[in-house]
Amino acid sequence: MNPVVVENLHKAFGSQQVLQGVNWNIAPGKVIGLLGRNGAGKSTLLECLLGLRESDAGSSRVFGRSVTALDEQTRANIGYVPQKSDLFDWLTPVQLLTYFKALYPRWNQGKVDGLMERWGFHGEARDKQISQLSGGQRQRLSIIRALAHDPQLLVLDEPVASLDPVGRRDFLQELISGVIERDTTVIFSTHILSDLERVALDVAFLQGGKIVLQGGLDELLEGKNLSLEDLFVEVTK
Ligand SMILES: Nc1ncnc2c1ncn2[C@@H]1O[C@H](COP(=O)(O)OP(=O)(O)OP(=O)(O)O)[C@@H](O)[C@H]1O
Repeated sequence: MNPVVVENLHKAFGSQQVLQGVNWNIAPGKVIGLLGRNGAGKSTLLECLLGLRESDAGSSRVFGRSVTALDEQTRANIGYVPQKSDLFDWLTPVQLLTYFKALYPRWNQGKVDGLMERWGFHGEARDKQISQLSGGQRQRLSIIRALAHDPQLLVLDEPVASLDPVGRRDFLQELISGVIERDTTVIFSTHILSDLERVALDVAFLQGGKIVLQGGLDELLEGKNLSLEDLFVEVTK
């Protein structure tokens, strides 16, 4: 069963048609980079796909279940990192993770401890109020939270946007060794094409409210003498 099946998804904000019939079928274990210009609708698509935002028409199914009626078990199989972190500002990182641990039937405390240690939450940042953390620290915490329950589907909306180069490298390393190797299906939007080329084998382009092109990076670029950046410019004209 495909973990994500999106059919004819539409979403408008007022008179602005953002999603105009998105069809997107994602096979298990795929690692897909979602590309598109600013404002193309990537965040809107990821939110509608997960049922976090109501769509106007069409459907999205995750692990065979309509996202309008996800059960707890299916929810527990999804990890999501939003573009703007939605953490509880008044808690500390440790309190936040303790709170989420209680909500999930499966929780990989070893992974959480390792990431906290390696990603800079071993010193004072551990017990600081989240509202006082930097943007990059909040993003790291948001990623740790999303990985902690070993989800089978991981959806990341520009996860590295506010990370420094070391943070980006650490994140990509974790994605490659800790996530992709477990056959997790990963969808992530990014504007950093070099990062995408390091981890994603597949890309999908959102343009004009539809997925206009998708496929393996190698096959899309093969024989064209184009870089991914050239392809991006061409497809999103
Ligand atoms: N809540 C909202 N109300 C009104 N318009 C919205 C809302 N959310 C998004 N939009 C509009 O929908 C369009 C798509 O926005 P979205 O954030 O999905 O794009 P994106 O591809 O993720 O962009 P970026 O690459 O800049 O993050 C934009 O024109 C945006 O202004």
